[in-house]
Amino acid sequence: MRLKFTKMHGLGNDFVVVDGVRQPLPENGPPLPAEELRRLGDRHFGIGFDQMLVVQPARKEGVDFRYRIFNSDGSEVNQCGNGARCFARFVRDEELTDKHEIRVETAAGEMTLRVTDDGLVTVDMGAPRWAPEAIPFTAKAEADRYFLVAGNNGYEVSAVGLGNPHCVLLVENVDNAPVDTVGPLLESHEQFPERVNVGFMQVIGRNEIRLRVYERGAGETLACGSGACAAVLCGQRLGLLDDTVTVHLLGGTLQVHYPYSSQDGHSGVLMTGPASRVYDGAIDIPQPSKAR
Ligand SMILES: N[C@@H](CCC[C@H](N)C(=O)O)C(=O)O
Repeated sequence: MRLKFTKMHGLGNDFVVVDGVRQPLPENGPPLPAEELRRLGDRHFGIGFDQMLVVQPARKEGVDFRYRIFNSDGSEVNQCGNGARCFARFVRDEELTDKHEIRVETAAGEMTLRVTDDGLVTVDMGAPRWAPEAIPFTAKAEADRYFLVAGNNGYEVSAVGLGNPHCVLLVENVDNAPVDTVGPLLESHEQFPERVNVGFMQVIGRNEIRLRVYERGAGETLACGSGACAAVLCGQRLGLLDDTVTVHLLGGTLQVHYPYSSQDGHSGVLMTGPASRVYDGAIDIPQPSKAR
C-alpha cells in the first residue's frame, strides 16, 4: 500500500501528517502496524518524527474532523498541542475545509482550533484537570506540589492533566536541567500509571518562562504545546505566573493564556503559535502476508 504523508512541525516538534479523509485508513487502531510506525519514526532508518497525526472524517454532527495522535514509540495518545496547530494548517492548505474555526474530535474530547490571518493558530486546549485520578496520578490527595522518589533521589513536582498527563519541575536554569536523566526516570514513574510528560521550567518573570520537555513516548522534543500549557498552569497555581505567559522552548516561542485568577472551571487554556509545512512524500507500506 502507498501512503501519502506531509511532514510538518510546530517549533521543531515534528510530525508526519496522514490524510485519512482521502486515503482509506482503518477507523480504529493505528493507521499502520505499530512496528512499521516505529520504523518510520526512526530518524536514521525511517522518515523521523515525534508524532504521527491522522486526519479522519468527523463521526458526529457539529465536529469537522477527527484528530488522532501516535507517539514515535507507537502508542496512541489523546493530546498534542503543537500537532493541533499543524492539523489546522493542513486541513486548510489541503482545502479539506475553508473554516477559520475548526472543531475536532480527539480521544480526550472535542477541541477548537482558530486560524488567524497572520498564519498563527490558537488552540483551545480545554480545562486543566488537577484531581490526581483524572491525570492519572497516584496520590493521597490533590496538592500544588508532590514529592516523588525515583532512584536514590527525591523530586518536587506539580502535576496536571490536559487530556494527557504532565508533571512539571522548577529548575534554576533549563540549560543544565537533567532532562536526559530525570526525564526518563519520571516518565515511567510508578505513580503515573499511564506514564507522564516531564517539563523542566525556569521562571524568568511573571509573564515569561523557559521550558524543556521530556515527552512520554518520544523523548526530549524541541517543543511541546501541551507541556507549555501544563507548565504555565502549574506556575500559576504556585502563584509564580500571571494569566498570559510567553513560553520559550528550544524550537521557539508560544503564547499561553489562562485566566487562572478568575477561572470558573469551564474556560480552556489558549495556546498560540506557528505551524510549518516542510514537504510532501509517499511511502510503501508492506502488506502482511495472507495466511493460507
Ligand atoms: N508534542 C505534543 C505532545 C504529544 C503527546 C505526548 N508525547 C504524550 O504522550 O502525551 C504537544 O505538543 O502537546
